[in-house]
Amino acid sequence: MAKVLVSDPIDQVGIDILSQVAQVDVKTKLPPEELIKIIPEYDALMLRSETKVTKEVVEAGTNLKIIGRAGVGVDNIDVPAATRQGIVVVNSPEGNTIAAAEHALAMMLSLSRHIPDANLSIKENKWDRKRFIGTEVYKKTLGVVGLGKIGSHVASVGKALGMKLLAYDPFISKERADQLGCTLVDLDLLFSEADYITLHIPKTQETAHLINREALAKMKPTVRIINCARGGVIDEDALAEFLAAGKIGGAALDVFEQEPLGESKLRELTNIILTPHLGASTAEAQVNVAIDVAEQIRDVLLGLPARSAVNIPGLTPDVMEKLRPYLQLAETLGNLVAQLAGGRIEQLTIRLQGDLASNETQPIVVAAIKGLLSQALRERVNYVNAAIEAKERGIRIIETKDASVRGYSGSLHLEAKGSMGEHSVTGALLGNGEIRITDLDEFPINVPPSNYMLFTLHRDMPGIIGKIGSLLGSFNVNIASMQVGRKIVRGDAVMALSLDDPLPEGILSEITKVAGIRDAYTVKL
Ligand SMILES: NC(=O)C1=CN([C@@H]2O[C@H](COP(=O)(O)OP(=O)(O)OC[C@H]3O[C@@H](n4cnc5c(N)ncnc54)[C@H](O)[C@@H]3O)[C@@H](O)[C@H]2O)C=CC1
Ligand SMILES: O=C(O)C(=O)COP(=O)(O)O
Repeated sequence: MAKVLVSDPIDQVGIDILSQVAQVDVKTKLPPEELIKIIPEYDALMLRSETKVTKEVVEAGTNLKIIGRAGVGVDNIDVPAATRQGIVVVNSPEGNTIAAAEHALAMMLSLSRHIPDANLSIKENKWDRKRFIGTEVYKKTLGVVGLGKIGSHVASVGKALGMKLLAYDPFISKERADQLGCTLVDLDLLFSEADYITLHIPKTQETAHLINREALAKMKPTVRIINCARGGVIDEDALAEFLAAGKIGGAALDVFEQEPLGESKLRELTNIILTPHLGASTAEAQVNVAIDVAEQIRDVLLGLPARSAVNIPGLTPDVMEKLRPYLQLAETLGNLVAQLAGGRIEQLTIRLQGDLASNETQPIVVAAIKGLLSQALRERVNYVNAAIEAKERGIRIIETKDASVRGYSGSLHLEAKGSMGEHSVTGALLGNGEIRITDLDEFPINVPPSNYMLFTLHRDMPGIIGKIGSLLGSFNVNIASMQVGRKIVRGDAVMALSLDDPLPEGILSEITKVAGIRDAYTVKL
């Protein structure tokens, strides 16, 4: 039975789903060395933001098939390392959207009305009303940095509160911003105009310390900054400095450069609200993300695709279902052409023809690469790491499309160039989804792939087919089907044989000794 490690607290509903297919061990707050020690036992890892899945953890996870993040941000996971190792990384892109947006809005209103300090004060037996005079958000300007799922919801509620909305997101269209009632502006304008700035961006190289001294200096002295996105998007030292000097009005932080927050000047400031990464911590969000991610882990352990894999772009279950026969075709042809070419492959050209050219092509290309590399890497290559493995091996991948129809409504042509020469194959699907190899090194044939195959390049002359048949017979190899393809009579030809049995050692050299045979290739599909 598969084993799943749950290394951060998740809702029981997720554990119940995982338990349908696996032994589930819940071990939270594991020290890094302990995680590295036990991870080799597990097929899957499910976590939130507390577990750090470093390169060392990934590399130790030799049995891992999937890492599931019960939430959005995957910045605590070394995704490139997982990708290289063929481990699917999934998240729950929408499960906690509302929770995080509501937390940001709660922070904004708490800042405006001093709710945390007023609460503390009354609990200290005071009745201080003067100290806590607030400001209204109505008619104030809210600057939303990152107008994605959470940013959009915050904007919509901000609109309903009567706020004027500015947004900065270089990847969002003006139409989408208009729909939300936001004016798209550049960052400098947002910094200088906003009364409230709320951050809803991932932490990337571009967004690290986006809010630094320079940015803070452009803001109004009354501005209030809310960060419920990621620590490190704000330079905490700079923020503390500006808050202490009264150069900005206030801040509310849910996320920090180091979590848990250790010694920090932020704790000493009065015009700041701090929460311990609670954005996603609602009962509803925790049920949503637990179901979303546990279902994906269950599916992947059952050999099914994941719906929100962050490292298999484009290959959702819907696409997988639609493209399944073509993926099979591409993988088979990739495997075939790699065996024909032999040796080290330097370049793979993939031509998608007819209907295939109009389909989503990226998964088909990945499937062809997976097939190509399966000779060298066996089960170590999968849809996650195929492209990166090809790149690391210096294999150039060229994808071309040709919408014209050649015989079949859709066909796929692969050409592999390598240290031992160049070979090409074409294949297509019949109406019932069966695969046909329709072309080999530009010779027309029409054979289904089979487990054991023999291909020859020979001179088209009488007697040759009989000789090959007798030779295979003498080695007790049964021929299931045979076909010859040629371009001109008595010119060169190819022969494709499907065999019931594997070819014994040594038979290939006997075949190439037959007069008229130029080359012979055995293939196992
Ligand atoms: N505090 C918490 O507990 C939670 C935090 N989060 C965090 O909130 C953030 C946003 O999450 P979602 O809205 O779900 O993600 P999303 O992917 O829907 O939205 C992110 C937006 O940021 C934009 N963006 C990317 N780079 C940018 C840049 N350099 N400048 C401006 N915009 C940029 C993208 O175009 C996108 O529209 C993530 O970092 C996520 O990890 C999410 C859930 C809970
Ligand atoms: O989903 C996210 O990106 C979050 O930051 C939520 O983190 P958590 O699952 O609460 O540790």
